[in-house]
Amino acid sequence: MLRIAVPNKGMLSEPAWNMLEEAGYRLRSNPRQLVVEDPDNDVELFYLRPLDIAVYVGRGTIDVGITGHDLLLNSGTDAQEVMDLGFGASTFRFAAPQESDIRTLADIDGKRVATSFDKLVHDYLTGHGITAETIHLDGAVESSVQLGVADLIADVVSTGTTLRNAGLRIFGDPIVHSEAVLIRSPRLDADDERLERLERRLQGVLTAKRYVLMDFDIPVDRISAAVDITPGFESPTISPLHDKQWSAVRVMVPKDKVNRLMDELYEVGARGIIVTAIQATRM
Ligand SMILES: Nc1ncnc2c1ncn2[C@@H]1O[C@H](COP(=O)(O)OP(=O)(O)OP(=O)(O)O)[C@@H](O)[C@H]1O
Ligand SMILES: O=P(O)(O)OC[C@H]1O[C@H](OP(=O)(O)OP(=O)(O)O)[C@H](O)[C@@H]1O
Ligand SMILES: [Mg+2]
Repeated sequence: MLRIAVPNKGMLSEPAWNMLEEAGYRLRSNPRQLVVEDPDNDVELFYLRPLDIAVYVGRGTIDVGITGHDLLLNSGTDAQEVMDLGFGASTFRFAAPQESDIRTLADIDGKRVATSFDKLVHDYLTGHGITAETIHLDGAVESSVQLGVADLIADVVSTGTTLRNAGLRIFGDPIVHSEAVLIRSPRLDADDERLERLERRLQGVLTAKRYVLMDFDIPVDRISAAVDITPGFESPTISPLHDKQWSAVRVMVPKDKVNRLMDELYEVGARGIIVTAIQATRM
């Protein structure tokens, strides 16, 4: 069985569960369950803290896992990234009090930086030739400056609301852009058949979410103009209509481009354009 580590709590947990469920895997039935066997799919799910997942997968006791790109970097393990999962996006940034004179990376030299991601911060600063003390805190890092244990912080920023409310100001470039990723153990071959099946399933969920099916009718002599606008994945399906002057086209298009594509298709003569959601895919 392929052993899969799944976040048990935090920001990444629910989207990860939803994605696995849509990919056809069995989830735990109560929050106290730590392991779920799913013999039908030949997998075993281990519910673990996202921070720890890179450790287990890096050491090879678990084959694959879902965690954050930033958490993986911070873990310093040998786990390998397999694919981006399209949720849990964040940036990791430095911030200092509004009135502080720490405004650039160079100003961090000799200061105290509070963070939950010590290694990530330390590696970044060292890479930029800056020496600073990192103060490890488990959470609520934004309070550390006001409470006097640090001069600035480095933390996950999503909307920026927490920082603003704490009177902190972002400065410098983002240290890292992150999202949820699938990682694999260095002991598991990248072309392991069980891993490839998991990847195809997750990719199928992403595609179903990002694409829609578009149907439209088009005069036969405009087909090539229409296909230029919506080339699809491999090639659009084109079927004859009862009226020999017209054809029906079915094609997958990116959801976020639907309206622009409908305008362009209409302009080259397409009519009866219909868009439908996709339930599942295997590309
Ligand atoms: N708004 C956010 N706050 C915290 N982490 C976020 C956010 N958005 C995305 N993430 C990502 O979630 C991961 C952190 O998840 P983790 O479960 O460790 O912390 P959490 O969601 O803050 O839970 P907790 O701190 O309560 O344990 C990181 O990869 C981070 O980039
Ligand atoms: O930019 P925002 O949208 O405000 O989100 C970012 C904040 O959310 C997280 O905190 P969390 O709620 O996980 O608490 P924690 O600091 O105790 O981990 C993160 O550590 C930031 O503090
Ligand atoms: Mg947190």
